[in-house]
Amino acid sequence: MSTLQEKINDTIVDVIDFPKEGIVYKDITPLFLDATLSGEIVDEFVKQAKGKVDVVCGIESRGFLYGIQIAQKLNVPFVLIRKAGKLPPPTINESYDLEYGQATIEINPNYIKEGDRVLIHDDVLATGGTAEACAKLINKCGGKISQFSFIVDLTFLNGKDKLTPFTEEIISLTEY
Ligand SMILES: O=P(O)(O)OC[C@H]1O[C@H](OP(=O)(O)OP(=O)(O)O)[C@H](O)[C@@H]1O
Ligand SMILES: Nc1ncnc2[nH]cnc12
Repeated sequence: MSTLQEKINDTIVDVIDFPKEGIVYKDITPLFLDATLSGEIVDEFVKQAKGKVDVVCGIESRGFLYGIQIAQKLNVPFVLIRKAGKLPPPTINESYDLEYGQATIEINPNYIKEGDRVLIHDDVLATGGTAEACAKLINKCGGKISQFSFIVDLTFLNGKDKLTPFTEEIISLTEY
């Protein structure tokens, strides 16, 4: 019997030089072709978050896919963190660098309540710039980060170093 990590590793596809030369892009979309495996992934995230979160925030776009399922199984609200210009007002924003570029993300600050324990969920942790910017947004709204969860951690980029100031709870189901 393969472990969950082995099944994920066997399913994710490496795409060389995408979206830029020198990047090995981890294509997670084949995970969604396997309904059983996707169910196991969501269940594992839910198990690790149970009792610890009041709100799940998913990061556009790949963080939405399992993020909303995790929130529904935890029976807590799901909040979308989107790239600039996509959410209607009111919004607050943060800019950041990522492995292959620069971006700005936004949230509706009314969706996070003072003292909310927030799970920030995304597919890939690379440099950590995206997740760090989300954590700053949540803090600005009065929420605290109770956990980060990712399918993949590209450990050679040391993204975790940017996230440990927010919480020690940084979950990833596989690492490269
Ligand atoms: O740790 P970092 O270096 O910040 O990189 C990680 C981010 O990069 C990818 O998103 P991308 O901006 O490519 O958007 P997408 O999910 O819409 O494809 C990924 O989904 C993470 O959000
Ligand atoms: N190498 C990578 N593969 C997939 N998503 C990413 N996001 C940032 N770096 C990535």
